[in-house]
Parts: sequence; structure tokens; C-alpha cells
Amino acid sequence: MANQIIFDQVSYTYNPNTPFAVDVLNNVNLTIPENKVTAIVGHTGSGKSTLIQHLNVLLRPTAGTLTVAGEKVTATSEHATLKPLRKKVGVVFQFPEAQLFEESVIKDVMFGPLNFDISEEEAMRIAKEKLALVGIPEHLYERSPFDLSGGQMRRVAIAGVLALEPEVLVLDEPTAGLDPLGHKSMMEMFIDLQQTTNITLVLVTHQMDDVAKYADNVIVMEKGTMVKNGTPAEVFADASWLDQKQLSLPQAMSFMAKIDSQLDVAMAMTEKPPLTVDELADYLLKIKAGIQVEEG
Ligand SMILES: Nc1ncnc2c1ncn2[C@@H]1O[C@H](COP(=O)(O)OP(=O)(O)OP(=O)(O)O)[C@@H](O)[C@H]1O
Repeated sequence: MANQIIFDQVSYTYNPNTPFAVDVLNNVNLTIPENKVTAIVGHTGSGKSTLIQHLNVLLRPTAGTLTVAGEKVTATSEHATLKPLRKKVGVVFQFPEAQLFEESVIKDVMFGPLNFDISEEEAMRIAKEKLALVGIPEHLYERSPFDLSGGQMRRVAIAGVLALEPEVLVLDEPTAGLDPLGHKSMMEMFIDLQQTTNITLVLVTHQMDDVAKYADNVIVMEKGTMVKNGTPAEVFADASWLDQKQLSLPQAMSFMAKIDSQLDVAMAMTEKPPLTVDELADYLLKIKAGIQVEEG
């Protein structure tokens, strides 16, 4: 259970003890299971980014205890003792390409490992491996990262995070601004990585289709607390509750909600409701087969 993440009564206040103090997390209690994909959803301003910035200790709790990668973090944790944690937890922030800075692609990806006292030779080996994984071809390694396309820059920045070989990978809307194909291929890359390396993946997203398709577990945040936790099927089961929280259903479920009342056969079926487009297609084919049997 070393990579299970536990928030125990965690609160966080920006600018504490000043007139600008803002309480953003309020007594958060939650567990993120290890070796699974957990999606964090919630209306804008619900505290998702603040929550995940605790995972690699960019922020420390104002109160309460966070356990991550086997380390306990509180308001008084010493900075120096938390360095190993920064290697174990990689965070891909929104628009990570903004953090590129080295003169070449390869140097940018080697920067993290070199900072953790890994030899130049080994850092180079890791950087090449991660660049291949994110789909950056070798002829771009010596180019300036600033000469690449936006999508390529993002992949280089992600390779830089992966180069630390984190055990927990946190993604804050990693595909924001990408076109649908870029979005799909990047999400599939992360999910392949999760499945082949068995890392713990935490995904902050507004895209309910991704939650339905990729997540094992969903955490719903509202006003700085967790208001629901469960599988996608459990969280999406109550459409009116989601609506109250200003969250949407995955497309396949919205489609079903629109036609369900007209599909007596479907309503009679004991099948679980489809969450994804693939499941919806299977569901409709079963209904069609059912109708044909009835008519026959
Ligand atoms: N540096 C900061 N100083 C003061 N308040 C902040 C700071 N960063 C965030 N906040 C406030 O904290 C609250 C939660 O912000 P946060 O970015 O964690 O929400 P979010 O759920 O990630 O939102 P979004 O979906 O829009 O990214 C917001 O009210 C925001 O204004």
C-alpha cells in the first residue's frame, strides 16, 4: 500500500493570517488507491488544482496530514526531508510546455534526472527512452524545444516529468487545447503507461467521457471538500445530483437519457447502463437483437 494516497482532515488556506486569506480545502478526507486511475472532477474553483499541488508538496496542508509515497506531510514537515517525494510523484500541470527552458529537447528531459544525482550517461538513456515513449522522433533531440509545434512541446515537457520515473503520476487537464486526435492519442499514451508500469495515475479533468472511459475511481470535489467517491458507474448513476453540482454526464449516458423513455425494451433490460460510446453501441445492438427475437 506504499503508493496509496491518504488525505486525513486536510485543510488549506492561501495567504493565511492576512486580509487576503482564502480557505480552499476544508477538512478533506479521502483515499486515492494505488496502481489505479483516479479521476478528480468538480466545478471550476472546487479546489482540484489546490488538492493535487499537495501531492508533490508544492503546497503543504495548513492543517491535517497527507500521506503520499509512504511519507507523511504536515504543515511543519521539513522541506529537506520531502525531496525524495518530489521524485516519486510527477505532476503534469496544465500547459506544461510553459516550463520548458533548456537549449535542446534532450537537455530539457535530462534536467530532472541530473538534478537527482543520476549520471550523465544514465540521464541520457532515460531521456531517450521517455522521448520515444511520448512519440518524439530522434531527429528532434538536438533542436530547441521552442522550435517545435505546440503538441510536440507538450510531449517533451511530459517526457521531462516521466524521466524521474515517478510511482505516482498526476495529470491536471493534460490535453487542454489539443485537437480531438491529439487528445485521444495523449490519453491513450498515459493509459498504456499506467497499464504497463502499474503506476498510480491521478487525472484532473472536466471531460466526463474520459472519466467514463479511463477511470477506475472518481472523486467529486465541491467547495473544497469531497462530496462523492466511487466507480464511474456509481458516480454517474444520479444525473440530477450531477446537474446540481454543475457536472455533466458522459455523452453515451446523455444520449441514453434522451431516448430511454421511448425504449420500452431497453428499460426492461437488465443490462447495466452504457457509460462509453463502445458500451452504448453494444447496448443498442443487444436491444436490436431483442426486438428481432420479439418480432420473430
Ligand atoms: N494562489 C492563490 N491565491 C489565492 N487564492 C487562490 C490561489 N489559487 C487558487 N485560489 C482560489 O482557490 C479556489 C480553488 O482554486 P483551484 O484552482 O484549486 O480550483 P479548481 O477546482 O482546480 O478550478 P479549475 O477547474 O478552474 O481549474 C478558487 O476560488 C481560487 O480562486
